[in-house]
Amino acid sequence: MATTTPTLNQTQTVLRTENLNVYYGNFLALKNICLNIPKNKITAFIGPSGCGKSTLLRCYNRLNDLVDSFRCEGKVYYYNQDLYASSIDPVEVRRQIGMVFQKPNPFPKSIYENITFGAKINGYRGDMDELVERSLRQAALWDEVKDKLKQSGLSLSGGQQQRLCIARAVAVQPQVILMDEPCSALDPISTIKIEELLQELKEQYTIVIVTHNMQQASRVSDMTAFFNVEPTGKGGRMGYLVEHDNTEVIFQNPQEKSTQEYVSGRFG
Ligand SMILES: Nc1ncnc2c1ncn2[C@@H]1O[C@H](COP(=O)(O)OP(=O)(O)OP(=O)(O)O)[C@@H](O)[C@H]1O
Repeated sequence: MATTTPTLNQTQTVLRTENLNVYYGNFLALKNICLNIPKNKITAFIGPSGCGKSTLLRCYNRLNDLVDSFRCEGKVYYYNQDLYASSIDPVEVRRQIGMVFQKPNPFPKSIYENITFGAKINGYRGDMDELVERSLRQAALWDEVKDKLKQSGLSLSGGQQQRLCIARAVAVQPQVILMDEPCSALDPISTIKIEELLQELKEQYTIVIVTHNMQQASRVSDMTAFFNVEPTGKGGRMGYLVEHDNTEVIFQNPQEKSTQEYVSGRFG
């Protein structure tokens, strides 16, 4: 997939879904999602359990392809490229659109190798030591690990492991970082560190974060998308986008009553 070097201003759209329906088998998990993700901003996905936040996140880097029953209708664009076109290589999509998961999942390799692994696969020809240092600095981890790069990534604390995973994600120089509840397994201090880190990362990357933590969404994100879920009548439950706006609007003056109730903790 060709890299489109963005030349427009800060409000350029990086990811765009148009009338996206997502199914697992016959089950409609997400209905008619139309959503733009702006460049160099943090967009938070919030909503009750099962409304499809993770499903949508995984559509952006084609991770759902690994689920046999997955099928989608409508379009997902990355810049102007149709991400589900037959010419698109999902592996290249995942290089440009990286992901950090709920549970820190470093490879059972050294800290150094965790960073160089993806770069080697991609045939990176630059200086590996420099890449390791730059990536660990970007993830605010360098000072804590610079003297033990040969130690296993698994020897680090949970918060450090998650920052290692962020360093591993940025090492392959993606455009977008998707984060699926990246702090839910972390203590409050590690959580604050990651939140501070996000503010630095958005200078270079576009970030989409799923979070159940309303304070976190309001603290870290520029834009917020609120999703809800409703019964389909056939015993199923369908997720849909209720509204998407500046985070301040969603938290202080949303258009929809259900958004107001959710962000104020009255349901969900
Ligand atoms: N691999 C799968 N196979 C079948 N159904 C799935 C699969 N993954 C998710 N689902 C279903 O799709 C719906 C949306 O799930 P998803 O995990 O995207 O929601 P979510 O909003 O992220 O939930 P949570 O906040 O609990 O993580 C749910 O009903 C879920 O059971």
